[in-house]
Parts: sequence; structure tokens; C-alpha cells
Amino acid sequence: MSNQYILALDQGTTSSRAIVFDQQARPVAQAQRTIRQSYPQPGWVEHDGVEIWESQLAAVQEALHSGQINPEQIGSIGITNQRETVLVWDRTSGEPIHPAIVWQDRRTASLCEALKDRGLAKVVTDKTGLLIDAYFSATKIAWILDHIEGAREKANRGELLAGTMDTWLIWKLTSGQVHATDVTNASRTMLFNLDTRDWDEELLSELQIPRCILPTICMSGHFYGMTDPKWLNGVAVPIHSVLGDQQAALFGHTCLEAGSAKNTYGTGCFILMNTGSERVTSTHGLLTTVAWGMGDEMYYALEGSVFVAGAAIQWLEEGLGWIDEPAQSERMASQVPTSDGVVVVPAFTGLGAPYWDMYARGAIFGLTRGTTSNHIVRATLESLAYQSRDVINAMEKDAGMPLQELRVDGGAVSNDLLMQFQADILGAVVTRTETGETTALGAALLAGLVSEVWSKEQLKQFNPAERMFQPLMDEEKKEELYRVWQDAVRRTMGWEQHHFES
Ligand SMILES: Nc1ncnc2c1ncn2[C@@H]1O[C@H](COP(=O)(O)OP(=O)(O)O)[C@@H](O)[C@H]1O
Ligand SMILES: O=P(O)(O)OC[C@H](O)CO
Repeated sequence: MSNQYILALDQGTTSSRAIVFDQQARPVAQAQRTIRQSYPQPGWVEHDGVEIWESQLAAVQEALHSGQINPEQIGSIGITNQRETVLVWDRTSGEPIHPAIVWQDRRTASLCEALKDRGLAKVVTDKTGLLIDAYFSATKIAWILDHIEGAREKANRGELLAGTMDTWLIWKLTSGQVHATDVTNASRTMLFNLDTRDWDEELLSELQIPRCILPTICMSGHFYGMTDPKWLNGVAVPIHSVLGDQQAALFGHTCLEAGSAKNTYGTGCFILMNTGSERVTSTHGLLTTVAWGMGDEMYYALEGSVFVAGAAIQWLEEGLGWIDEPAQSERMASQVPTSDGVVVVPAFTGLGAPYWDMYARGAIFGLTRGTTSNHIVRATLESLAYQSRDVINAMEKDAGMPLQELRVDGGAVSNDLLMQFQADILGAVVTRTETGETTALGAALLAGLVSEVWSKEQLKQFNPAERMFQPLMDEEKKEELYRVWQDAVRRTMGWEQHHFES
């Protein structure tokens, strides 16, 4: 039978992946290519745009090869991607004019302050659902246009194109025929007006970003175009879904009803709660974002992002050299019954939701002569769970109801100790699902829905629970630990501004 598979492209912060799913949404072949992280200055993070494309294409070819799958058997492609990360390239040559500026990059913090000083905070929140922060794409695009010689003039003449990684991959896959993005990615730029569902004139003009360099905005489930046959053995394949990776994970967890939520533990932690077709405006430091769009309907989510989650485990490995691989963090942490009062706040690049402090910096508290590396490793793991609770507490307040179940995915969920601590410190069930690759699954499920491989009613069956972690810690202990955490966070806030900035 031809056209029996769906190919998902998952362009993440640390790697580009390709996963082929069958008609029961089971992964049948996959491949992954790591991408280089570049830190040219403190607080800056860049990716090579060409490497992103080449690694993604190589992953696709390797996945098809390893699964002995002919491109003719691929009925549909779904794309999901690290969000906010943005690239600007030359429309004619297709060459990026600067490396991609990654979501974690803080170089535009002062530009964000200037926008706030111009009284734009409320305008941005009302129009985009976001808060002014260097995290989002808008100020990154403005920075490139300001710092690359001649870029602004070229942009004004329509000689440049800009886009998040979905847009870049669509443009490459269609060999420059399609310059498009979806509503979820657009909703992360700080330029997308949720009411008009279009780029916002006022925000474009404040940042002097010409509309002509931005992609066309489409629904997430949509026919984007056919891939150029030259990439897949002479076969053109339709692209049927595009959505940011956190929204894709929400979809992949089949969190389709309002009130359901997921946490993805990758480089950062990303917690999204579906709020249905209602747009809930947070009063507790969360973002309103688009969950997905299909047909005429747009669905929304509340989101809280933790900037440094798995990245803290990478710091144990690469920065401190204490572990040889992430899984070793669990083995070390298991050597001690508790972190013995040690608290690690990994605010390496500031703090995201619900604190939004660009100037917080990391700290280790509670060291004694008895502290060992095992305690610090355990406290680092616990910091992922504490930061997630910070966000979930804010979500519960905004949504007006307690969270019963948190569905989880991402690289760090294989860590049982972390998952148990998460259930304990939350006081809620943490459900790890069978499909490790929930993000890619979400893109595939949406592509399959658009291409009518399955119906919406069938989706629920596709990502069952693998293990449910029940909360075991007593209430008093849980709240006492959490109070200590909150005190530690308070002490890290504003650090960079107080001590190093003139
Ligand atoms: N067993 C583990 N315990 C803790 N952290 C882990 C473990 N395995 C992987 N990680 C962390 O998870 C992250 C990778 O997850 P992944 O979902 O692949 O990230 P991304 O999509 O952001 O590239 C890394 O930061 C890594 O340190
Ligand atoms: O690549 P990930 O999985 O770390 O996700 C990055 C996010 O989309 C950034 O908002």
C-alpha cells in the first residue's frame, strides 16, 4: 500500500530529528543529528542556519534509509520546531545573513527595556498575549537588521526574508516556493495580533520590521505545499502540518480538552495548559499562546517556560564535568536520600515564567562542610521540578482549578527520581506516556488529521500512559521544601543588574 507513512520533522534546540510514523501512529524509523551550539558572547546563543537545514535533511534521509522506506510511501509531512529562534536570509541567494539567534539568547534585553520605557508593555500583552522579553523573535529580527551592514535597506527593498525554523525548513523543502509559518509559531514572535490573526502594524513599526520580510501566516493544520522532488528521491510530498514544538507536544499528548496540561523536559521546561477556544489572560506571569489552528478555529493555551531545565544537567556534564552522561545524574542523586538543604537555582540566563527576570543569575545555597557533589547534582535535578511547580501554581491560579494530572515528555523524563520528585512537590499525578517522541507525534497526528488518515475521535488512543508517578510526600514536608526554594529564587533575582551593570 502506498502513502502509508507520515514523516515528522522535529527541529529542536540541540538536534534535528526525523521520525516516520505508521497508520497506527507508531514510530517505525527515526534518525537524529546533533546541531552545534555557539556562544559568541555571554548571554548570546546562535545556530548555523545552513547546518540546521542540512542536519534536518540528513536526518530525513537516514530515517528513510534505516527503515527501508521509499519516499513514495510517505503520504504526508508534519513539521515541528524550536520556537522563537529566528533567521534572516537573502531572498535571491538563499544565504543567511547572520546565524540564527536562538530563543535562549539575551542580547536584546536592553532593547526590550527600551520598549517597556516607551510604554509598550500593555500594548504587547493585549495584542500578542506575550510579555516584552528578549525570548521572543521580534527584537532578535530587529537586532539583525540593525547590526548587519545594509540589512535594513535590503529588508525595506524586500530583498531579505525572515522566519522561525519552520519557515526556514518549509522554504528550503519547497526550494524557495513557499514562505509561510503557522499561527503557533507566529504567536511566539511578539508581532502576531491574536485578534486580527495577522502581523500587527503598530508593533512592526515600533521595531521597524518591514512586513514584506515576514512569512504568510497559515493555520497549523493546512496544506503548505509540496516538497521539491530533488530532496526525496524524485518524489514530491505534501506538507500538512506545522506547529511549534511545545504546541506539538500538547497535541501529541492528546491534551485536546480545556484544562489538560503537559510539561516537556528538554533544554528548557515548557508547560502548556489547553484553554480551548477561550483566550485566558494570565494575571500571574504566564503567556497566552496559540495551541493550534485548523479550519477557521484557533485554540489557545496558557504557557509558562523555564529557560534552564535539561540545560542544567548539561552544565553538570559540560560545565562542571561531574557526569559523563545525563543518566548519571540519577545514579549520583540516588546516592543520597535528600539534597540535605542544598538548593540550586539554575538562573543562568535569567528566569522565565512566572518571574520574568532577565537579570537573575544562578546560585547554590545551603552549602555545608558535609555537602558532596551528589547533593548538588540532586538539588540540580530538583530545580527542574521546583521551577515547574512555580509555573503550574501560576496556571492553577489563572485557570481557577487545581491540576490533577501532568502529562510529561522530553529527554529528562527517563529520570525516575526526577519524575517522582515532580509528583511529590506538585502533589499531582505525573504521567509518562509510551511514545517518547511526543513532539514529533503531535506534528504527525495533526498531519494525519489533515490528510484524513485518522479522525479527531481516534487521536486519544495514540499515546497511552507508560508509568504514572503518584505523589508520596507528606503535605507539610512538601510545602516546607517549596518555601525554601522560593526564598532561594528571591535571592537570585536582579543579580546582574545590581552588581555588574552601570
Ligand atoms: N536521564 C536524564 N536525567 C536528567 N536529564 C536528562 C536525562 N536525559 C536527558 N536529559 C536532559 O534532557 C535534555 C535533552 O532533552 P531533549 O528533549 O532531547 O531536548 P531538546 O528537545 O531541548 O533538544 C538535555 O538537556 C539533557 O541534559
Ligand atoms: O527545542 P526545545 O524542545 O528545547 O524547545 C524550544 C522551545 O520551543 C523554545 O520556546
